[in-house]
Amino acid sequence: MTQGKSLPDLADVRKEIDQIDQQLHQLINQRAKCAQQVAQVKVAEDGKDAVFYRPEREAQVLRAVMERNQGPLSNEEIARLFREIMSACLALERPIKVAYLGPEGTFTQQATLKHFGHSAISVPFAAIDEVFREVEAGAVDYGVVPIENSTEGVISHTLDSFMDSGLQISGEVVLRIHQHLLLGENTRPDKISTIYSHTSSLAQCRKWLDAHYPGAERVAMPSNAEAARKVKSEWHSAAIAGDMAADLYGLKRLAENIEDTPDNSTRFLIIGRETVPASGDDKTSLMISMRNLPGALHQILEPFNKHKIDLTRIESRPSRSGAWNYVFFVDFNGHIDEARVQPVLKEVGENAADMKVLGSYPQGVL
Ligand SMILES: O=C(O)C(=O)C[C@]1(C(=O)O)C=C[C@@H](O)C=C1
Repeated sequence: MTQGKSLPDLADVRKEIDQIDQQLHQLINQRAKCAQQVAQVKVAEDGKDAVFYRPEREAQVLRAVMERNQGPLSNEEIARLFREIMSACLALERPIKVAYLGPEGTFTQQATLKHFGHSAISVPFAAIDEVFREVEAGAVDYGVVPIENSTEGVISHTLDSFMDSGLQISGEVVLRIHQHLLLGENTRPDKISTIYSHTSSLAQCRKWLDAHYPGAERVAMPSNAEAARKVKSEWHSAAIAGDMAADLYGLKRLAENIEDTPDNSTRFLIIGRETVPASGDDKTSLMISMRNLPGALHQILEPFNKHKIDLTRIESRPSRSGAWNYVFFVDFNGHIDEARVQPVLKEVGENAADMKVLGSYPQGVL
């Protein structure tokens, strides 16, 4: 093979990589030692109540990484690497335990890893209210639950769980959802008569299924991961699930990215027991109960408009306290500690039968 003059010598470049790796190695351990010192300070200041995971600081670190990035690695790629370094540093301070809506292989597990990195201990639970209970009981430090999908809308189970809970939202993570048609190794693609998946995944791929498998029966399963597990041993069926489930059960991807909308994504919330200080770019979630009187919704919205606070979402759910009373879930940009936000909270609070701050937390970075 002829080589251009300008090409460097392979051995030389590898030598340079070895040297850089040595420096990186040293620096990463130096950083880890700093994290240990931070932990000592936290324990000295707060003793048993010391909080090691600091979402606002993590968001600031990741934002700074992305802002100063010059490439060639993309912002997302470089932030993912720093995400894992911080995850390892936090585990050194204290290993944290995170409950997620399982089973293993779900998108919620993927979101958990994206948010906390691979050094957190993550534990699957079968239902959203179990995740809430585990965090409330102190059996785990944090929980991860889905809250809304861009195609399917809100996950009402999660909203309802907040009605009975004193937990705080400490973060959010948005995951691009790619669905694949998965087969066990003995399945013949032309013999597929049943397709299993979670109802919302079936809905997200409805047009694709109508076009490609109009005759196959669509069967709802408790989760995509369950669907993937089931088809492993069946020769006439396929599952719709994501990468984690495909890898976990060793399934073939017959068709990839079959979701009907290309920007299909799901937002997940991190729930915990502590409030989170402002990070500089935050969101707040409120739960507001209103009596069923004319103009109730207007009374909620008006103060946001008056004080120019951006509402990002509003959902209503029937209240459990009586027919035709409603609970509104409202998200807006800003932190409750910001001076510009306080008059809004005061005014909405005066109009509402009840108002609860579900949390102020950093906007999802990755
Ligand atoms: O700054 C802190 O409070 C730390 O504990 C350090 C550190 C980090 O590695 O940068 C680790 C864990 C926290 O969640 C936030 C940041």
